[in-house]
Amino acid sequence: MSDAGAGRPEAPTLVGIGLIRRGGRFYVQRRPRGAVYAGYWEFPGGKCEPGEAPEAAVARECLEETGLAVVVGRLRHVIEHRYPHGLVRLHVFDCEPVDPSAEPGPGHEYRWVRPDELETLRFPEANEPVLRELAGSAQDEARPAG
Ligand SMILES: Nc1nc2c([nH]c(=O)n2[C@@H]2O[C@H](COP(=O)(O)OP(=O)(O)OP(=O)(O)O)[C@@H](O)[C@H]2O)c(=O)[nH]1
Repeated sequence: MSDAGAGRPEAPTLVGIGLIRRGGRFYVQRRPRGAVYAGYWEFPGGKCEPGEAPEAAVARECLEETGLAVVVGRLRHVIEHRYPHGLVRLHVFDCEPVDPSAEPGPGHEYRWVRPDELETLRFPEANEPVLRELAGSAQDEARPAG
């Protein structure tokens, strides 16, 4: 029997997302045709497998989707968001490529973008606080001290 409507809170789908940074730019890729939010830009990532920690999902998804092995760093955001397709909890981590000279594989259309360019691209709406913070920190870095 279904639990729908039984009053039990809906468990969010856990997602790990990687902000892969190289030389002041971030890796972004286009969501493939047929996927939810097809044509939107996104950071690499995906759903955690059962029992998998979000940082492990980030390392796995970055490698699967971009071909880049990454070191997963600081947890920058946890964002819970309801989409028409369900409730998600995004765990967004800073990441660095293990090999800074490695290029991503051919799986996706991708770009390396400056933080101030991020807000000009169309991302799924849950990404908004991440984009705002990255764009803001770029301005802080550009501003002279004092
Ligand atoms: N990868 C990724 N997913 C995001 C981002 N922002 C965001 O809201 N999401 C949401 O996180 C969820 C996980 O996305 P996904 O479809 O890439 O996960 P997956 O690769 O495991 O999917 P699959 O079931 O098609 O294999 C989706 O609901 C997606 O809309 C983002 O920047 N990157």
